Amino acid sequence: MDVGGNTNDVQEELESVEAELELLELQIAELVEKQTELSSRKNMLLLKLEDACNAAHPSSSSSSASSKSSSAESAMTKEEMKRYDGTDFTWSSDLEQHLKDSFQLDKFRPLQLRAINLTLAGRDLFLVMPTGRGKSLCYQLPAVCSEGFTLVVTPLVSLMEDQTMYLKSIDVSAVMLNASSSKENTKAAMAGMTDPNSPIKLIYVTPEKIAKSKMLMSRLEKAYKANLLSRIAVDEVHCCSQWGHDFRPDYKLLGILKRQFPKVPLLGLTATATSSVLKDCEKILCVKQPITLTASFNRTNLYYEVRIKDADHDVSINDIASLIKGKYKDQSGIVYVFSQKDAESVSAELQKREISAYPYHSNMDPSDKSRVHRKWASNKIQVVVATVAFGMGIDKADVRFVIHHTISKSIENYYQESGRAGRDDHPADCIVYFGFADIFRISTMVVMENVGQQKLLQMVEYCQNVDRCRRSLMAVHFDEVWDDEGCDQMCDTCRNAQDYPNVDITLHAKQVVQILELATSMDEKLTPLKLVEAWTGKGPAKRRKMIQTTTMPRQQAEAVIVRLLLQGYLREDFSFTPYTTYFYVKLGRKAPLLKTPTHTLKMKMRAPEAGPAVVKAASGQGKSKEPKRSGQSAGDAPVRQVSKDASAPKASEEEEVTFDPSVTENSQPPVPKQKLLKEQRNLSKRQEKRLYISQNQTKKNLETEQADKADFCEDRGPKARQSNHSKFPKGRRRPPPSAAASSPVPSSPSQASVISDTAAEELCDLRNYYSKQLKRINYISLEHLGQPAEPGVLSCIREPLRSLRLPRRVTIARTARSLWTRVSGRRRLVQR
Ligand SMILES: Nc1ncnc2c1ncn2[C@@H]1O[C@H](COP(=O)(O)OP(=O)(O)OP(=O)(O)O)[C@@H](O)[C@H]1O
Repeated sequence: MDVGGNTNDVQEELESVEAELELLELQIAELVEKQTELSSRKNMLLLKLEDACNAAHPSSSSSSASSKSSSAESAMTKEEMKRYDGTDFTWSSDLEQHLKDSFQLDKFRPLQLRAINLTLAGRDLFLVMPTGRGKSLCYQLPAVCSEGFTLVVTPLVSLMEDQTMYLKSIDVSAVMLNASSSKENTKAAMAGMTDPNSPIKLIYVTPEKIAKSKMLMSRLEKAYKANLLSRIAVDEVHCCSQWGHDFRPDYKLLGILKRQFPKVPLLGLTATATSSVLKDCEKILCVKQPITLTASFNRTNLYYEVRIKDADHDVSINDIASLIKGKYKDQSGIVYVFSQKDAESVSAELQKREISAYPYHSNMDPSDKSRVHRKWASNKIQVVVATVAFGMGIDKADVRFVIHHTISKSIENYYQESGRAGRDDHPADCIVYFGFADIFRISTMVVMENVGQQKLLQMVEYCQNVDRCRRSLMAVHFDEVWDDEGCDQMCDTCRNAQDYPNVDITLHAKQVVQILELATSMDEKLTPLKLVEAWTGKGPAKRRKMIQTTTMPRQQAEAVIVRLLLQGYLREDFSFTPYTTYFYVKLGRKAPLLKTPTHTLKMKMRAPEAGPAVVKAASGQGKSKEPKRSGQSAGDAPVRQVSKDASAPKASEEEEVTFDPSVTENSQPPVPKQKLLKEQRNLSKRQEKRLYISQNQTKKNLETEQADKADFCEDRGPKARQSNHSKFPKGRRRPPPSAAASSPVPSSPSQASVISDTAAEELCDLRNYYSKQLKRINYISLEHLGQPAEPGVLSCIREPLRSLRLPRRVTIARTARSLWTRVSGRRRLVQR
């Protein structure tokens, strides 16, 4: 009985069942994802319906600003809630007077009065209000109208300074306590806390101060007992939650405040907290059932736009410069950049173009920073080219543009940063330049953050979107039900309303996956840039033969790769060195789905530059000669095929685009038949040449192979780069092909004849599907056959794998067995 054969068959079947199961799981995961998406859409529609019903019955409607309710708020009827928009409270006339006299404002903005009334009524409250809409007034005005003082927890000293300076200017007494406060200042503040006659109305502290100063806590205790601690305001409350975009560990300790002073109302303020972040904050701050007021995130006066950033630095700078000198001539603005270095270089570039632009970043001298800020605030400088260090507390009313030279690391960050435009309610523009390489620069920067990648990809999704209202994408983030009409053409997608083609990118995706599989089988890693280069045919000539390159313009190729990353067909793989972090691309969890013949993938592409093939097909012009392949959409760019090798005659145009349908049916990309044959013939020639090399230069040959790998993949850190260079001094190359002409008669197992064409085909199957087994075979070959001085076996296995196309349905076990039989058979023959 052939027990071994039986076991192998069972093993084979098990493998295939396992693979099928894995695929099914992926399909289920996809369906579940879709189900979640649809459910959330359904909920949104239900909410919309409810809003519409409310609008039809005004007696039960909420205020003009959308306000969402927490459980506490919903416990309060809408009628009751509306009462807090009123002016019939005991404190109302006082409020009115201070609003006008102290703050010199005429009226409240949406939700301000409701928030102020609720906190004065002693309710715990979370106020989510867009940046620049006037959150500070919601605790400053109540502070002025209350006995005792309000404790304000603020994350930044610069924010405190701004606010205390402003309050001083309007004759409201406010002090701050932070690590750099003088002794006298601290003493006066501490004394003021327990003095019923103290004029101090607001005391600003950092969360660190609360966490570290026992003296402060004991004073607060005394003030609480004397009913002088009237309110606690926690500014930028999202910093409590590690899901918030600015998580600050010391904010986590603020729960002590509510535990020690339970009767004091707490007011948490933020511009950008999702409901899950707020839930987290609720727990951390120990507030039970706070009311959450959410003003619409929508800043109607801001115009949002995304521009594709050219890989050429000068092009984007010229574009920005011409905007500033043209549309925004003499108007104030901010250009946000990725790094301190960028702040310096971009501002220098703008200066060269006669724009009054100055850098601002955290590494600058504090006096320089405040000089730039002051001059900009007084319009002596037109543009600040800044990192995100130029952020919280920037309150200039007439900022007409905020340009992002590099995308932000999350939508929340983008919203906050761009929200510095148009605080005076006049129109202002928020433009972001979306560059492929920038995604990965930022990615390596946020790698340590808990949900850093996830948030970055959401930002990328926002930028790659070509047809949905930009506000609708932001709304999802702020849990807001959004009606595109609310945008009023104040974003590029609504304004231009282009009908972009929905391109079938399944074949493109397969090509990308094939390149990555090949790289993996060769134990190589590809950075996104190298992946694009390989795919667009920029890699070394010999590599180009092994993959299918694309004729899509580079920008579209990049867009496809980004799409694959966003949808989980690709994923990131970080590699850390002591100096830097590298981003490599790996196959994602959905990649196996591409092996299913029915699986398709589409994306909306920017037109008209959406690739010559896309445009041609869409317009019906310039029809190419090739018949359309099954599964190929009208918008598919043709696949450029194989050999650019000097030894192979160049294929004619027809050959390049004639596909063999039988091959196309296979999950493998299509291969022109003629080309395959030519390739195989060329392969034999090349193998002969290589044999010559392997006999005469065995060691060098191995080194050369490693260098080729280094060509194909990005460097692996300084050390790797160094070692490759040291091995391949300039000018040292493989012997030229002519060396093969004098090739002696092969006499070792590394000979080309060892592997027949059929076996080589089978080996190719291994290359694409079973890289691990290949490594094992290599290892065993080396152990059993290849002596250190005779590495030909390695090359005789690798080389055909690199160059040939695969037959269909060849199983690994069979291929491995047949390979092994052939190789060891040959070995025995040669030994005899
Ligand atoms: N009712 C109002 N009417 C007119 N202007 C107002 C009103 N309330 C606040 N402002 C002004 O709006 C500007 C922004 O206010 P504030 O700094 O409180 O915004 P914010 O919501 O705290 O912004 P950020 O999230 O950036 O801190 C200030 O110049 C303030 O004077």
